[in-house]
Amino acid sequence: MIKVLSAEQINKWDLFTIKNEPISSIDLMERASEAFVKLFLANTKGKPKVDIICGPGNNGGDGFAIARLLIENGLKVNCNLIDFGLKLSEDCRKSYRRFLDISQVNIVKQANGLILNGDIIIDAMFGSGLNRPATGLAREVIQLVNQSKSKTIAVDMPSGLFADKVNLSGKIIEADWTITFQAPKLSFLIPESGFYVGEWSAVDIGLHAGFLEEESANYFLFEKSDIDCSLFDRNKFDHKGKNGRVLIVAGSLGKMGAAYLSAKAALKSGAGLLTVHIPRVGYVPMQTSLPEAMVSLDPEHDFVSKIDKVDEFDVVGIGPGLGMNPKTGEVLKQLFTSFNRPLVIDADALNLIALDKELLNLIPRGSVLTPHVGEFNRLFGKCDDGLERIEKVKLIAVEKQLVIVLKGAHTVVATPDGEIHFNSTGNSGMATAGCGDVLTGIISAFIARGIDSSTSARVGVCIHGWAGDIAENTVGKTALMASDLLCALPQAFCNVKDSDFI
Ligand SMILES: NC(=O)C1=CN([C@@H]2O[C@H](COP(=O)(O)OP(=O)(O)OC[C@H]3O[C@@H](n4cnc5c(N)ncnc54)[C@H](OP(=O)(O)O)[C@@H]3O)[C@@H](O)[C@H]2O)[C@@H](O)CC1
Ligand SMILES: Nc1ncnc2c1ncn2[C@@H]1O[C@H](COP(=O)(O)OP(=O)(O)O)[C@@H](O)[C@H]1O
Ligand SMILES: [K+]
Repeated sequence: MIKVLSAEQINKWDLFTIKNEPISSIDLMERASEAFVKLFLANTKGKPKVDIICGPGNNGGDGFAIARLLIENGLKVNCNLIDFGLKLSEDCRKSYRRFLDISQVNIVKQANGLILNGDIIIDAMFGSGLNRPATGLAREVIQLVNQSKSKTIAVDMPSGLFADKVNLSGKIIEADWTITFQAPKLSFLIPESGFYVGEWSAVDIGLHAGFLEEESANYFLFEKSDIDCSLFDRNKFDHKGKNGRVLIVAGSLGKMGAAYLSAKAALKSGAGLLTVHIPRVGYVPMQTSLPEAMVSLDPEHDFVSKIDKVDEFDVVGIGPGLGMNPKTGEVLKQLFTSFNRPLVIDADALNLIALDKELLNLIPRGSVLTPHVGEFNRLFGKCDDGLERIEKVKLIAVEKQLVIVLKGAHTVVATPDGEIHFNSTGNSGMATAGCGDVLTGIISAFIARGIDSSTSARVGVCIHGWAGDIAENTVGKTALMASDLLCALPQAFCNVKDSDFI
């Protein structure tokens, strides 16, 4: 699990490493730059001509070191130093002098002095030391870079972006790729600010591990390697009754596919027994498309209106394709008051709660809510930005003792003990109908198997995204559909088990 640190903490981590490794700050800069160049060259075809833009701080120092290393690797480099009239930091000055030993620098006092004539732009103007929005000359330079057709790669952070807050008032580099040092910054994980980062990769620059042991963090990044493989162990003498009994309540006229997707995902995620409660309209398609599922039929033809027996189930997953009939709202109330184990609540179940907020207080503790931002806003109101929304999610999870899964590119899982985990798997190919329904089934299956709700949510979200990444490798982002996630789930689970034996 990676701790997501603030800019101040990152700076302290650098200093801790310098003191305790020990290593000089200029050598640490060199190490960071080498790590950048290694990854850059591994992903670059041929010998592109590179434009580098350096600022006055240590980010600029990295830029000069990177420029020198690229020249040593046979690339043509044009190096710009943006002259804000500020003194160069000590290490930036040293790195600048080393660069002058092998080449020359274009000093830019006005934006029209900037030279961009290469294939790739490397942005080393500002990093984690940005302390005010980029205006004036910085703004104009950023504007020219953003207008350029060249691919832009940011060193540590896109210039103009703050590391740990959402302040988009200045101009910000729109990077295609950000190679960041050691760990992602908070702003990378939030939609509005993450937009500027493009794809990101974190390179290990050997910052001292001892620092992290002592340092607390408000946020974590959950990775595939954080999945405990033993969660999926089966006992030789297991029978289906031992692997969890799931009830999925889903579907309405025209939305039966959602019920199918979540039910099948639950079975593919190891549920021992699965019952799906659906309106009559879905009986034949469900029985034919998913013979492994037992069907509980609602008295109504088009929507869910009544559920009788729920005691036998370990979990109820409710919401996908459910529709908004008021009688379905009554079912929610009945379930919340009669079922005292966790529920997984998604989609229209959340929208129905938004219409009758009193229902929120009836949800059994330890239940998992899986809203996307639209559903979250309907339930809890709008926020000014993504960071404020995450703080709100955290408060609600603690206050109501619920697990809240705020879905998005880096899905946030907030747990009743106040922890926030960002997910690291998944891709934009998953921004297509039905992918959330699959997640409901996965998390429900895990809870039914006896895994606690918080772990089920974190691991479920990670496996779901992992399946998305496997599906992307097979069918690509454009063609990816929710059914492809179902096809990829077996591989994701096999990968978890395989990593156990390495
Ligand atoms: N520490 C280490 O050992 C290592 C650090 N590393 C690297 O250091 C980076 C952090 O370096 P940093 O702290 O020097 O800050 P940086 O991002 O270069 O910017 C500060 C400069 O910009 C200026 N400035 C700020 N905002 C501005 C604005 N809006 N408009 C105009 N100017 C503005 C600010 O001016 P001042 O506020 O002093 O007036 C100051 O001159 C980090 O991201 C990583 O790349 C790696 O080498 C690994 C080892
Ligand atoms: N850009 C993206 N990157 C990674 N994952 C994404 C992205 N867009 C959507 N997803 C994931 O796909 C799922 C979509 O769920 P949801 O919005 O509820 O869709 P639906 O209701 O159609 O099933 C969520 O788990 C979300 O995290
Ligand atoms: K930068």
